[in-house]
Amino acid sequence: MQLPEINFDKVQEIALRAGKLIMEVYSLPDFTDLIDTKADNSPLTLADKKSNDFIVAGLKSLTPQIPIISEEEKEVSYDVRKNWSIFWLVDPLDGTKEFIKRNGEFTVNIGLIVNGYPVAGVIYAPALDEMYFGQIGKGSFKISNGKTFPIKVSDRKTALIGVGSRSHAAKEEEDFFSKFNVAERISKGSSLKFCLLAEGSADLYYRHGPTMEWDTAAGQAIVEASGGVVVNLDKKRFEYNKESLLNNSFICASDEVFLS
Ligand SMILES: Nc1ncnc2c1ncn2[C@@H]1O[C@H](COP(=O)(O)O)[C@@H](OP(=O)(O)O)[C@H]1O
Ligand SMILES: [Mg+2]
Repeated sequence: MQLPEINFDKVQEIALRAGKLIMEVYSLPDFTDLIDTKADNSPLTLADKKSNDFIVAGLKSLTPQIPIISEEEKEVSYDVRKNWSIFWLVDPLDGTKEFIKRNGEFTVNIGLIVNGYPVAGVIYAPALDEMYFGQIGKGSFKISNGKTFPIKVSDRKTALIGVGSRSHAAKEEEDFFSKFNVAERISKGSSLKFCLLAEGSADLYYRHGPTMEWDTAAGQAIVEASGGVVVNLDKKRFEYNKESLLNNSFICASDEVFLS
């Protein structure tokens, strides 16, 4: 399908403003004492909800014709969404464990899916004030300190840098990295792992075990638009709008030579 005209600057602005709402909660002085992940009024839930409501309202107003799937919205049944050729896929606060640990490694993810694959993605890390944007065929960009610059994956083929989850790491990650000439290992929360790949600060990212589609959509678009690949363990391009929104394990690499 032909991609409708979308003002992605406005999508970035929506992510930025949602991030500012998250930071209002994150900066509460008594934040650590208040954490109760079960209570509906916990800081975590509050930050999630504020971000979600702002993003959903913003996207509805920007592109009323494009439906939205968000972690914080009521799940849309597969019978309905299987017919969607285009939709927004949103994680209003990715990296909940990192938010609670207060290490700054959390993000707002907004991905655009067309015919089952990501075509554009915005990731904003509010505590770092860093924005990433990628659109397939148009490249990827980082906005930091008020400056926008193009990013691309690294062309390193030796002394590689491997990145994995900080809070959901698995032994299988190390088995995977041991097959390559990995000289350095980084652990990172949230979709920032994709951003490290896209900007050339890491070469390989392996996720063993489940994630949800909204965890990976925006990151995949940014990695692919910057020259990298995201595939399942059968080496097929990672797919979206599956009957279950649960993802299987995946490999993200700066170059497909690492898949053989
Ligand atoms: N058992 C599980 N099932 C589904 N998704 C899981 C999961 N364990 C972790 N995740 C996903 O992994 C994401 C975090 O990954 P990472 O640790 O690499 O940052 C979580 O995002 P949230 O933190 O937004 O909930 C969550 O969606
Ligand atoms: Mg998430």
